[in-house]
Amino acid sequence: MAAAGLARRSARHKDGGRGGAEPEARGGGGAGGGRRESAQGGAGPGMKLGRAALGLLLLAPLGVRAVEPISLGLALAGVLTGYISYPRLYCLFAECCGQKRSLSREALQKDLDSKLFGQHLAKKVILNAVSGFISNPKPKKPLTLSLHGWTGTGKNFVSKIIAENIYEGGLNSDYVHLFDQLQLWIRGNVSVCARSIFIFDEMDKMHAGLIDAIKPFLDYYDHLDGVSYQKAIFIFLSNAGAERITDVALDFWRSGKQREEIKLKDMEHALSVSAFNNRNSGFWHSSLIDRNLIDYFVPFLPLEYKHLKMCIRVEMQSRGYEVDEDIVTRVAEEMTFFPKEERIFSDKGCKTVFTKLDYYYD
Ligand SMILES: Nc1ncnc2c1ncn2[C@@H]1O[C@H](COP(=O)(O)OP(=O)(O)OP(=O)(O)O)[C@@H](O)[C@H]1O
Repeated sequence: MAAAGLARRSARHKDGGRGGAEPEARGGGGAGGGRRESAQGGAGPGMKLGRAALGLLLLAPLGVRAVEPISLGLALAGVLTGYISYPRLYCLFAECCGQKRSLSREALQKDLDSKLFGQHLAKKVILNAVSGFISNPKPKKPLTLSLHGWTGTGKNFVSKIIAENIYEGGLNSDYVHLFDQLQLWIRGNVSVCARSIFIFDEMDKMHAGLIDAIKPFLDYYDHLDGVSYQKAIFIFLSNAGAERITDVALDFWRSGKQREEIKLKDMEHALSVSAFNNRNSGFWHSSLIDRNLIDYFVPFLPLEYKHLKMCIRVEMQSRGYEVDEDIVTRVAEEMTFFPKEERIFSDKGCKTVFTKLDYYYD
């Protein structure tokens, strides 16, 4: 069920990250933590000069009289030195590790509120987890999110939203990686960029041995062979626990309660170790859970008819069409719902509504 686009990206990073040919601003390769820091954060003197000089140059055309030729010459030199010697200026024009340096909680919230439908629990956990983690300059371990739920309910989609809020390029960023393979590759990428994001799709189908192999990276170690993983973000996607999450949502529906009344604690059992033990989910073999290496288990609720309609409207608009409610209803009604008698939840979430829409716009 991996999104094809995501899967494609992973192949580009088999080589264990980018090597020394990268501009220094990208982290420069190797494990040089100091260099990486300077590329992301603290403004060195070169930078200050460069920025100030740039300011002068920008003011000049507006008629600011204080700029005489010598200052202008100095300013120009400053800009050039700044550009050459300080990588951060480079980052104004190209993507750098940790770009969008301070993730905006408000922007993330706005994206989640406007784009992710029917997932009030996931929204809340993800917003707090991601913004809290990014604003912590010295996390003790990487952030590990485990997203669970029915197909088509937004697990890949939310990973994309997270990536876009941390990196301009979103999933296409050089610092966002979909699971491919494995230890050396993770090490290579984290060496290049401490704030790397790794997305492991279909975790439930992954061999237990592979999961164990990544365990050390998720732990509370300062360094492993000279590389620190504490700023990285690991996101695991799986359908494990989906039936139980659905049962809870169904119970709420049957007892006439609003879906938004479901609390995280109602999902505790659905996301407990025992729930994963029943199925060959891959998770239970591993000691990830035993060792408390997963920070958050995030439930994704099955989507209802009204959420499908929301997805269809968004898709129509993104294709440049006026929203036609008649077509919206017809596409939504073509989808299949469960349980058979009540027909509440979409079998495929929002996943196939887009291809169904093609039929009406050929
Ligand atoms: N809750 C949602 N809100 C808005 N759009 C959604 C939602 N869920 C799914 N979609 C839309 O459907 C598409 C497919 O969903 P997505 O790939 O995120 O599902 P998934 O939960 O990862 O499924 P799977 O378990 O099959 O991998 C998304 O790209 C998005 O456009």
